[in-house]
Amino acid sequence: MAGSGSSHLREAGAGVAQIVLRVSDLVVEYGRRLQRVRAVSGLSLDIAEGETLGLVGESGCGKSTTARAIMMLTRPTAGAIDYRGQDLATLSKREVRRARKGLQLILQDPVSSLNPRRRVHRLVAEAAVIQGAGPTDEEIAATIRAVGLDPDVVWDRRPHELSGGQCQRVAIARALMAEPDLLILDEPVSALDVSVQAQILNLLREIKRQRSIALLFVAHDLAVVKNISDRVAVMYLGKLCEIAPVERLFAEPRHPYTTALLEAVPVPDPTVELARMELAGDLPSPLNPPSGCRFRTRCPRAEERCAEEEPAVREVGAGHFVACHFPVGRVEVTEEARTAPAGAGGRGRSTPS
Ligand SMILES: Nc1ncnc2c1ncn2[C@@H]1O[C@H](COP(=O)(O)OP(=O)(O)OP(=O)(O)O)[C@@H](O)[C@H]1O
Repeated sequence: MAGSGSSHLREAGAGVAQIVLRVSDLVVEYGRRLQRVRAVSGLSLDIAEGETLGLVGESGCGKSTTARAIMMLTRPTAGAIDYRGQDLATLSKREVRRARKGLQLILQDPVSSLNPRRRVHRLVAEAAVIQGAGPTDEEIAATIRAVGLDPDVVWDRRPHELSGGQCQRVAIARALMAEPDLLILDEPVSALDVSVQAQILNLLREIKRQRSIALLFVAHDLAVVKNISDRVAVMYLGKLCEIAPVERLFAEPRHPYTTALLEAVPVPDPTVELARMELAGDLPSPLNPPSGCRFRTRCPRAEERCAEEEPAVREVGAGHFVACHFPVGRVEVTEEARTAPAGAGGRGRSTPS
């Protein structure tokens, strides 16, 4: 989809917040020869200081691979990961460890991401200690408090003595202790109950408000990133298909895949289950992706050109970029339209562009 993958990247100049992270033309492949999977295929994105970028797409589209590659836990096959002026992809393992000090990763499964033998105060101190700092008990307690836990209660507990939500708070405290300027959150609430999800999202919003930390928030559905993101990037089969400021993406999605994801935004009331429209078909194998536009095999708007030519990323509005030959026009997706029963005219209206 992305012909010129970097075309939507911003210039960090006067009046524009400093760019913390810039990923350019990232390619990540797994396996060898015939079994080679291109999990990420020319992805470019940037994140400014204090900004939250949501990264969404179905399972298998390459979100976790992108997160791991940014942390250099998976080596990119090609492309650059510029963090604070250094391309991490060109550094040795040792140099990476030093260079990525301000980067912290939070994973989906909070319980297994924490060492089960360690007690909370030690877990929280760990990331800072790895970086050579020696936090005091007061500093550790203050960070535990900042994530909504009572240090007097949890100080000596081990992960199995905590709930999933509490473990995720500990993981967040641990990351904060290292004073990051960019938190990479890979599906941080997917393993939690819905009510706990809301609490963790509120905590992240609070952290974002109080500290100037940028977030890359990876999730498989748009509903989760909606209230926390400043911009949202939508990925499909290893490529970026749309990126826009969050209000704009929800009010005026232009890529047919984004509109399909919006249709799948879950509604809290189970009685309106029928209003959902499943995305037709499965994600094609990244071993053998479709020619041209990768979404064309599931796209109701696909034409011959889509099989022949990969669409370039192009600007369709301020800060709004889309990789599609036939982007949808303005789609009015009101709350009412999204929650109306099927057949009640509640699908949202699309006008041709
Ligand atoms: N270690 C690996 N070896 C081989 N293939 C892999 C490996 N990790 C991921 N893949 C493949 O790369 C593609 C992208 O996977 P990735 O986990 O990055 O996607 P995702 O969007 O994060 O999905 P999920 O939400 O299910 O983790 C998938 O086809 C996956 O099967």
